[in-house]
Amino acid sequence: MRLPFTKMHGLGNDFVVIDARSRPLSLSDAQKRRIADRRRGIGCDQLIVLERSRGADVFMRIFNPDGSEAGACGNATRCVAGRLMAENGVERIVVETISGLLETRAADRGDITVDMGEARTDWRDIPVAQECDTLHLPLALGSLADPVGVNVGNPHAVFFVPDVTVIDLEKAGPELERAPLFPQRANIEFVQLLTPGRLRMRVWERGAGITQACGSGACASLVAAARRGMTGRKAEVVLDGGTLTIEWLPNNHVLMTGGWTTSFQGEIELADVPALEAVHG
Ligand SMILES: N[C@H](CCC[C@H](N)C(=O)O)C(=O)O
Repeated sequence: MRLPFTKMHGLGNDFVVIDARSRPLSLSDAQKRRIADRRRGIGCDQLIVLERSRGADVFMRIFNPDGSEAGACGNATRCVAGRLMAENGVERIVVETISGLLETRAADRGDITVDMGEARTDWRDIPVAQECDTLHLPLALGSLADPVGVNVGNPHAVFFVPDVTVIDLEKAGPELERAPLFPQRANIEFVQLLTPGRLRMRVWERGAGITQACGSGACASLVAAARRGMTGRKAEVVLDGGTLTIEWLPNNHVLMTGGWTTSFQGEIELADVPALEAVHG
């Protein structure tokens, strides 16, 4: 069965988007991994499957290249919202994920603003395996230590460092992602304060590794920096792939604003992977 898809990205964080709103689809983990595989498949940081939603304009499922399902993907949310706004001729879209409803709206210069929901900082909500002060998580790997834990629909550990460009992400990322402290693993951000209004961030994503940008990670980084008194509640976060504007509102919601891009359309043939079972709804 040939399956149409759209390739999209947000600041270089790229996605294969499959629209299953008219025909429910169930993919095996092997098929998800194959689609995301940059050598044997299409290649992407996350596989996004669009489904019908009863309470929103669309249900967005998020899968990492290792097949794990995630509760948030800020960059993909902008891409999906931008696409549906263009399809429907509207400037507001509500996107449902397994973590809840996300309100989005058109911003200046074709950008999209997403309300990523509340920043959760209780140890149970990150989650971490033991009761602790999430402003100073008990975790260290060499000179990397004392991260801040934040959940914005998915788990993040934010390390503040003097220079993000000297961090060996390939070496530190996997061990920190899978530290016993994180029962659901964690996305790992390394943040350098450029000015009180500007953060530089690099990321090792849970289930994906190094990506050019991480929208939820940028949100977690701003909340962490504000909680540490390093910035105000609004700042630019400079990622490898571009810059996002993040604002942590007094109601504890986090707004993320940035661009989105449609790269190309295509079709997937997964003949050599266990059959694609199309579940007729
Ligand atoms: N790897 C993440 C999901 C993708 C997040 C990222 N691409 C974003 O833009 O927020 C996780 O397992 O929670």
